[in-house]
Amino acid sequence: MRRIGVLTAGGDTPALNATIYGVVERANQLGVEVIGIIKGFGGMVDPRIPHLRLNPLRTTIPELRPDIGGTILGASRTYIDKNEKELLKAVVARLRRLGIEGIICVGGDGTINGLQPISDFIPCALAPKTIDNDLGLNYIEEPNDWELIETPGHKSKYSRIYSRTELELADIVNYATPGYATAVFVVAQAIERTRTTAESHRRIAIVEVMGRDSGYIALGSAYGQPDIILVPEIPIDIERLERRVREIYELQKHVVIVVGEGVRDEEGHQLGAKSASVDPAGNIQFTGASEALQQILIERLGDGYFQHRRRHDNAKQAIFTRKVGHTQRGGRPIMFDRFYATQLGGKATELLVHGRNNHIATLQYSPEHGFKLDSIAANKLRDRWGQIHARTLHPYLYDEKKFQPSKFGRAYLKPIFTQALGRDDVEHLLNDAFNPGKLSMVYPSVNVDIHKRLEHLEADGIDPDPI
Ligand SMILES: Nc1ncnc2c1ncn2[C@@H]1O[C@H](COP(=O)(O)OP(=O)(O)OP(=O)(O)O)[C@@H](O)[C@H]1O
Ligand SMILES: O=P(O)(O)OC[C@H]1O[C@](O)(CO)[C@@H](O)[C@@H]1O
Repeated sequence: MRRIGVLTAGGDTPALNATIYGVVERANQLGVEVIGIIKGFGGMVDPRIPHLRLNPLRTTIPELRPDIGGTILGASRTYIDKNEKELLKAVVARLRRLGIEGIICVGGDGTINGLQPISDFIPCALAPKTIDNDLGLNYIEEPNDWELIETPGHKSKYSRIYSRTELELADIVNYATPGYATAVFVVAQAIERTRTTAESHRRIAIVEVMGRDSGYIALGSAYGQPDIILVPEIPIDIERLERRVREIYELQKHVVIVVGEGVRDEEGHQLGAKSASVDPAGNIQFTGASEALQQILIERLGDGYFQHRRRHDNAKQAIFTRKVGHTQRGGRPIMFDRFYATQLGGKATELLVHGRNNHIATLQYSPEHGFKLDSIAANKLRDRWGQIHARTLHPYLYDEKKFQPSKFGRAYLKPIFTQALGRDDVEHLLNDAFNPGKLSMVYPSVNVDIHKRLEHLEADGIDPDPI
């Protein structure tokens, strides 16, 4: 293979540049040229979108730095529908004209579906990323646990009964995805900062974190020591939650609750469903779980609860919500993410060069051997109807009585986070946070420099044939 393409699809993460860096550095060693495809699958669909040589003369361009968040290639949630044959033909023709012999897609579970139609024509490998940590399996047989329930007159629905009630760490397929560790780091900091203000003002703080239907970020938020963690996988038992909130408020005059954005009530309805809409990839955009929970607690506790304790005039003043939001996805990646993203990028390059198609580079962990790189065929993630499901927290990781990670959940988190920060992360903070140069300089966006390197296959209908 002489020339490969790389793209970043789905939501961004802090470790995408690190993955691209790993792809390109390994390609340099193997003598392979790498073309960056701009804006995810969108860059394949729209011929006006340019591309970028990432290693001219087998030297990585200086703008590609593993310690800078986001992606120099840009990302999108644009869709290539496998049934749109003409579009697909045009996409493949365009890639061929670029001389691309294989493609690395950096993405999550959605991206695997996205790369399928292309992989029928050009070999594809996935380098994993997603802050949600929902790419992978709790154990290799998990896809067989899904059932598709067809009810006449209704949309068919998936349901699952876990065939395993207990797990071993080494069973987990793709232990952690690049981006997850940095997101948890940001969330833990947000909780610590929210904590002292809730504590000072005798308030109940509800902190909403990302993750869609997966509670991994909420689980990792335990490093910020919230009093209560609510994950999407376990329907909220409102009675028990109210009891716990009252107990904690009596004891310490404030409560910090973390809520995963996809949390559900006991009927299975998403708390934030009222304002749900979908993004271009068809994913539900979760908003409103924290506000819905706030409303429930306002009604349950009532104004009298706070007035009686002479803390606030009403429950609405006493209970506040905050979303950590996109700060979870942005900024400098911490060492764990930087290191393993780079490794996984390199592994994906090797998969392609060694002739694999539709394979995923994975990060495995075992207590005996620590972390190691591996790979899996994407089809192993499919259920018998061909569907790839986002990985959700297995109940064994969460203690629903305590609203905290279970013993196994804590054991899961420790290998990722015990050495997740490097000395350079601390040094970066020391040197950079209040660098006086920032006061007089505008933000030096990498997009400005990258712009100068962009090349077009077709400009104004004329093919300048840049390759
Ligand atoms: N079934 C599908 N067919 C074709 N394209 C798809 C399909 N599902 C997802 N995609 C495309 O794959 C890309 C990534 O999907 P998605 O936005 O769901 O993110 P992801 O890979 O799961 O990562 P993250 O969850 O971190 O954002 C998007 O461009 C989306 O349009
Ligand atoms: O950036 P957007 O489109 O608002 O997407 C937000 C979603 O993307 C993710 O950050 C990654 O999948 C989710 O945690 C979140 O629900």
